[in-house]
Amino acid sequence: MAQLVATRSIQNSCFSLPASRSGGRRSHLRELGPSILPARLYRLGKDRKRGAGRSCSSPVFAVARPLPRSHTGVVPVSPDDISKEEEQFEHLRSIQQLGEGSNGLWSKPNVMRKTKIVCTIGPSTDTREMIWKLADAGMNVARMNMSHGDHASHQKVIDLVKEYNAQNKDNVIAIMLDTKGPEVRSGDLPQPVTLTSGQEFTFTIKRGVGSETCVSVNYDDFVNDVEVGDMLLVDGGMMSLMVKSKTEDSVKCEVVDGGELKSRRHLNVRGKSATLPSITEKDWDDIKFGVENQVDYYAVSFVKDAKVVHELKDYLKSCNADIHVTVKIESADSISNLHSILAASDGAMVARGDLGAELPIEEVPLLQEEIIRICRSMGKAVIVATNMLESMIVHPTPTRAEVSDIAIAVREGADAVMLSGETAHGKFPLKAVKVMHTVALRTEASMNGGNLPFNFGQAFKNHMSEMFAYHATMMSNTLGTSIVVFTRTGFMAILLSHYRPLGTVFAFTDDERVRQRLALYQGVRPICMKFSDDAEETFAEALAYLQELGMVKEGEEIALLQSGRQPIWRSQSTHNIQVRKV
Ligand SMILES: Nc1ncnc2c1ncn2[C@@H]1O[C@H](COP(=O)(O)OP(=O)(O)O)[C@@H](O)[C@H]1O
Ligand SMILES: C=C(OP(=O)(O)O)C(=O)O
Repeated sequence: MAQLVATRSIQNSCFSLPASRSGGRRSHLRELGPSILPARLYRLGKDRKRGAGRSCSSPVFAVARPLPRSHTGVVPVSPDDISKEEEQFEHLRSIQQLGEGSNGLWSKPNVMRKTKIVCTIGPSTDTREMIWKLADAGMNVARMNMSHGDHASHQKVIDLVKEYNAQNKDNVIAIMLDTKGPEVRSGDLPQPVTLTSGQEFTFTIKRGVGSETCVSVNYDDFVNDVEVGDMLLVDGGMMSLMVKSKTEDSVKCEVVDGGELKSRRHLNVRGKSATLPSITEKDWDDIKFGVENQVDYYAVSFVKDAKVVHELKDYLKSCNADIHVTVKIESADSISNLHSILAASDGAMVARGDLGAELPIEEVPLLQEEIIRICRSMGKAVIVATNMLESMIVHPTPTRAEVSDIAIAVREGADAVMLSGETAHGKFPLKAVKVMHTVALRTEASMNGGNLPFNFGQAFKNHMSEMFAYHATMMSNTLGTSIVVFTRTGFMAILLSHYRPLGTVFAFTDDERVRQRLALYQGVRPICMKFSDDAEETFAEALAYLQELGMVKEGEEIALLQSGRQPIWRSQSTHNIQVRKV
């Protein structure tokens, strides 16, 4: 299993928080200000307005184990370097011992990659063999982009992932259905057209046009939405054209940055969102398909306000569907409503492709950091998406900039990083996943627990469950233990993930759907197990299972937590944190 690779040391005390957190961080959005973002986009300020322990429960004393000094390793970026798990194990061990001098206090076995990997499934990966191989390489979530393929092809992928999950009790893949949304795309072309700077090119709302000088657009209001002087971005900004004139049905442009225009490419207008509803008729059809197939997540494209999230959630409630709603932040209009959109959702995706086309590209890293920060402070899952290993669509190794990009997303505290074309239609899908896995793991090994939300321990201090998640995290960080949590709804595991404990969160649930959903959350290792009526019996079974899989060793301490909105073994206790020796 690719996720299980390393011994790690917990270096630095979790109490040495970065100054930025204690002082309350400044918002990048505020720094951007109206001079950078168009005034109509910059209204953020306005929107802000039981089973008690028996014999084996024992107090635990932390034992400081000095780490031996070791050689410094070379960071592998080529997947060829990481073919053998054993090599990785050795490699990570050496990495984690770097800099142990003053701060390395406790070591802990069997730490897994915490940041999850979302893979878009497409022609390169939609077979049984490839789904299995992707899962072995480290895929945690399979994403289906409803802009491509049809229900039959997506059905096949869903069935394969479910088959994988049914066969693999020690690994699980969540299923994410990404809606097409009101995206504007150019039409089909018989062959790619080369656009050269300075040349004239026309977009028309007439159907079926595809020539050297003119192509159809799939959006009838396109001509009304654009104005002379607007900048059109094609294919996520790969090409750009300036609007020169308009007729009733066409928009005449001058190519600014040329390139190769292929069929059905994204079209964005810099600074503007299309005046279309976020959920189109096709999307509702796809959403129903998701309900019928019990997918775990929707990724809703081009969300502009919270209303649409409430609308979808009401619909899901009406059909008794337990599917989480992740909003894609990619629309210029969404920025001014960010807080209310995120508050209404279960999570967000920083969809950097369209985001960097609708807004100036230099805003993307700032918005990424800000969206991650807000999601973390609200306890929402957050995914960083698009172009993460773009060059690996055609090359077997990544650029150094791409490696840095993954590392930054991990350090910023994303729950997951996403692969799009790399796994959907790329030449090296497995290598791309392996690179992402290795880079995330290496980056996590360098993080000392300082990556906590600015309101750590403050946001929910009045709620019993949040208090328990907070204190379980502090306790397990201090003692250097993993956490075992028992959860029927997944709520407690999600809360714990939000506090980003240093050790793995082993989330035991008796619900297969919950197991699947939890696969997205940072640091959570979901496991499905029948709960016995007797809490003590269930604890023993859970610890035996972890021991059998080599996740914990005999003699190791582990934090046990039971609490949450749907209590388990309420007759025996209420909220409970224990530390036990396995
Ligand atoms: N289900 C699919 N069937 C065919 N091609 C796909 C599928 N999913 C993704 N792709 C291909 O992979 C590319 C990258 O995926 P993604 O980033 O999700 O799409 P896009 O950027 O077009 O919305 C797509 O442009 C498309 O060429
Ligand atoms: C993830 C994105 O959306 P899609 O791939 O669906 O266009 C994006 O725009 O970055």
